[in-house]
Amino acid sequence: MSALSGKVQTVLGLVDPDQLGRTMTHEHLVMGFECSYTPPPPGDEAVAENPFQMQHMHWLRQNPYSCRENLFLSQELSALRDELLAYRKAGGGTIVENTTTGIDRDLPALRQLAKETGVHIIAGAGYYIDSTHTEATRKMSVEKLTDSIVSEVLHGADGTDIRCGVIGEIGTCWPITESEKKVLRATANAQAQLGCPVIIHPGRDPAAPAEVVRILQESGGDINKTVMSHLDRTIFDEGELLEFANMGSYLEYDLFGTEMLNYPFNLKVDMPSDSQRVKTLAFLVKEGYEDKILVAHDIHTKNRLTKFGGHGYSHILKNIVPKMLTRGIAQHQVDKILIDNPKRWLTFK
Ligand SMILES: CCC(=O)NCCS(=O)(=O)O
Repeated sequence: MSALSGKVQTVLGLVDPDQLGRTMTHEHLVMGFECSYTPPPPGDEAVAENPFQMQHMHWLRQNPYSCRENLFLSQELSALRDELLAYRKAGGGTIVENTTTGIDRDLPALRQLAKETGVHIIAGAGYYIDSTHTEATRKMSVEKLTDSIVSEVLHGADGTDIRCGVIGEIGTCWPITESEKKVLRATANAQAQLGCPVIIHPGRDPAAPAEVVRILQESGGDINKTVMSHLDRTIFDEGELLEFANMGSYLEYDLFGTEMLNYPFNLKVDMPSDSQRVKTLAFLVKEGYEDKILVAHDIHTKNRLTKFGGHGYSHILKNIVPKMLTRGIAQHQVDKILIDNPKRWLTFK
């Protein structure tokens, strides 16, 4: 049995799982998302250059990736401190901050935020999607990638002694690239060694989550300890959703607060509203998956912070939970989604 067994690893060290409380399992606090910059629609260039004004807030919600300045959460440490204090006040206890290599992970900043606010913060190990892999990463063998991920959990990452408590979000596209497949195999190997939680960012195709699970399984990954993120923009057909749910991973609806008409990363996708997300959660609960559901906001742009008129990290606790209760999800099931399921997932075997 390792020293991590039965514990959760935060940026301030190991904690007892009972200390976590209500947990958002997929957020970003300090990151950069320049890799996803999308040019503004023709004619909107001037707005994109000068976005943070009241009259541009709706535009920013519809076009969050078309304004470079919006993509640097890392510039907002003071606002993030206020957000986390508000999150605690709203009843939140823990945030999984799954920024990985490729999107500007900043572990010292996370440690500082955890110290200043009392929110438990759990950092992510591993690599984001292919377009952010360096040449050095692409050349690494599965064994070397495994060693690097294991080291980020056991010893610390980015030249610090701050240890990651989950692997992920591990980025994958559709189709999954060769470099991403190597990272997935390394993730499974590392998970087999460490007995740790894993979280995956799937490509934007209904077939993507199952393909990732198959690759992880082939390499000895523990699917019962793996979260499939972003299902709200990935699987829409109820039959396909149940088929995927049957594979055994946690099912994460983590884009609460995101409402946009034209989803620039896949124009075929109709991004659901929060009401539609709650409806899908109620469906999964009715079908018996209440022990597998996780929720979050996946905040990764500035406009979603309350400082810029956004919903902030407390939106689920303040607005979505009451809605869930009116749509057939009982309080004890809400507690499973917010407390028990995250705790089980995050505890090292
Ligand atoms: C780094 C944040 C991230 O990857 N978010 C996912 C956004 S989306 O693919 O679901 O649009």
